[in-house]
Parts: sequence; structure tokens; C-alpha cells
Amino acid sequence: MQIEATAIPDVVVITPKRHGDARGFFSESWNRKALSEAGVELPEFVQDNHSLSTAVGTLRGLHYQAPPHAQGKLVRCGRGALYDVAVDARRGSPTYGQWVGEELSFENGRQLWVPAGFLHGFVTREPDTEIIYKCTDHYNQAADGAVRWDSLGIDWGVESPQLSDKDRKAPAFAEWTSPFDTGDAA
Ligand SMILES: Cc1cn([C@H]2C[C@H](O)[C@@H](COP(=O)(O)OP(=O)(O)O[C@H]3O[C@@H](C)C(=O)[C@@H](O)[C@H]3O)O2)c(=O)[nH]c1=O
Repeated sequence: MQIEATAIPDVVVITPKRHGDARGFFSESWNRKALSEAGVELPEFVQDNHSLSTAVGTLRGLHYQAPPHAQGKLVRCGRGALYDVAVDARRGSPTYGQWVGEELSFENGRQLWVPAGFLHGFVTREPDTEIIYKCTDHYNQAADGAVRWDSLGIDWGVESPQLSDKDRKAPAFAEWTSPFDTGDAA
């Protein structure tokens, strides 16, 4: 397993080992003990999510669940390729408003840890791209929120992404009051 730091200390990239043979490969996509031995302690996960985006340039985000339903997410790509983004939304954090973006693909097997207190979003780089992520809290519709994808200067590599209605109507980061503070990092 490989652990890579990012520009935001609480956000890490995890790449589990793949054991290749004539059939293909085998990989432990999640192993608490191995991660702990590598120095990464993550909270308990209670829900796994899986979505398919058919068109290249489909963008989902930037999403969050407000406390007390904030979610940390361990994100990977099941098929295709995507650019995954985490934005620090913890008021009082030295990296508040800063973001990290990582290319995650089926091919590279990389995973991004997005802690609670961060906005999360991604854009697909290939057709029929699947994302799979583990979450530290259950879905709660009333706590669900979004911030406009193009209000933080993130270079998504796409000009007119395919968006949901919710994401098209989301407020800009500058006009939004974050419900998170530094106590929310999971
Ligand atoms: C997120 C979620 C949605 N749903 C339902 C609500 C709705 O009817 C349908 C589609 O929901 P959405 O449009 O919110 O799906 P989507 O735009 O894919 O939302 C997801 O985006 C990524 C970036 C995240 O980080 C996730 O936490 C989540 O917000 O699925 C659940 O039943 N459980 C869930 O956990």
C-alpha cells in the first residue's frame, strides 16, 4: 500500500497493492489494519455508495452533509476515470477554501480520503465511469447541501459539464455560510 500526502494535511491518497497474475489482479481495497500500520487512522464507515455517470464531463458536486450528519468519504473509481476534488470548508482552518484534486481511475487504483468538513465533487474523464465510496455517516436528505462547482477557481478540465438541477442552482462558495468548523474533521 502506498500513502501520498496532499497540499491539505488531512487529505491523503491511498493506493492499495494489486497482486497481478495471468487472470488479472487481486487487491484489498479497504483494510483498516494495513492502513493503521501505514500510519493512517480513518473513522468507522457505515454506508457504501456507488454511482455510474454515462457521459464524459459529468460533474457531481460540490456536496456535503451538515453536522451532525457530516460524512468523511473514502473514494475510488470502479470503472473509467475521474477527477476527484476535496475543498476544506472548516471555518478557522488554515486551509479554509483551499482544494485538492486527484485523478482516480480504474487503471491507477488510487483512493482519496475526504474528511468530514470538506466539500466533495468529481468530474468524469471517460464514458461509463463508476465511483465507489465509503461514508462515515448515513445519508440524511435534510442535511444534504451543495456549493456551486465553478465558484472556487477549480480547474476541472471541462467548460460545460453535465450537472444535476440541484448542482446548477447551488450557491457560490462566497455566498454560502459553511456549517463546519475545525471540530468537524473526522
Ligand atoms: C447521496 C445519496 C443519494 N440518494 C438518492 C437521492 C436522490 O434521489 C438520488 C440521487 O442523489 P444525488 O443527486 O444527490 O446524487 P449525487 O449527485 O451523485 O450525490 C453524491 O455526489 C457526490 C459528489 C458525493 O460526495 C455524495 O455524498 C453525494 O452527494 O439518490 C440516496 O438515496 N442515498 C444517498 O446516500
